[in-house]
Amino acid sequence: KRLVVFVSGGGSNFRAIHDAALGGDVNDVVVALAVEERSMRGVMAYRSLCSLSRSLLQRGVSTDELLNGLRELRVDFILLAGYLKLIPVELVQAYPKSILNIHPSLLPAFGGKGYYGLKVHKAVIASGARYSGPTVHFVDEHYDTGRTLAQRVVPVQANDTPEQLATRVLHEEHQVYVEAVTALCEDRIVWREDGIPLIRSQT
Ligand SMILES: N[C@@H]1O[C@H](COP(=O)(O)O)[C@@H](O)[C@H]1O
Repeated sequence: KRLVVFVSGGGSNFRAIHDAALGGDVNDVVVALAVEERSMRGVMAYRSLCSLSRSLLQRGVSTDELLNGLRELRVDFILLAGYLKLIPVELVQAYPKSILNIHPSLLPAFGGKGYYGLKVHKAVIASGARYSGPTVHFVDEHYDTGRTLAQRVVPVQANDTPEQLATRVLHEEHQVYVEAVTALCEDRIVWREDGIPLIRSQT
């Protein structure tokens, strides 16, 4: 399988997926990295890791150019990892049931436009919620509304700061995203009649 990871932030989820692929947890997977220009901070360091990194996301790239770039790379699945831009509907239609995103809350709670980074954890703590955690979901043409594929629960501690909660959630993100990507690459996702995707266990 050929994966491309879209990144805008620090890139730790990309690193977790890349290392899992490298470590053989996921069989015959090629991981390409598409970096959004603004993310000079963290992920650029990883660029050298990927023979296939392309400037797919450079400023002003058109949806057609992006689609052509993905076709050239013969991409099977697109993984959003801290990617902040809305995915064009043409891309969603070109890659049905093939685009995943990870969000740092138990969707549908604390998701949608404006809910990203520490803002999510601040809102969780301010709401008094006792549990939070990451959600891996399929991507549709809206922010954070696609079908949920996998979640992990992280208790919210009484005196948690947003940073402390973010750190514990990020740790679980790496686990659950690799688990979901592995299932996707091994064709272990089954779609219930009502459209809910389920991960079939490894036999
Ligand atoms: N969408 C959110 O953006 C953050 C990206 O972190 P990283 O993978 O760049 O470290 C993660 O918390 C992810 O859930």
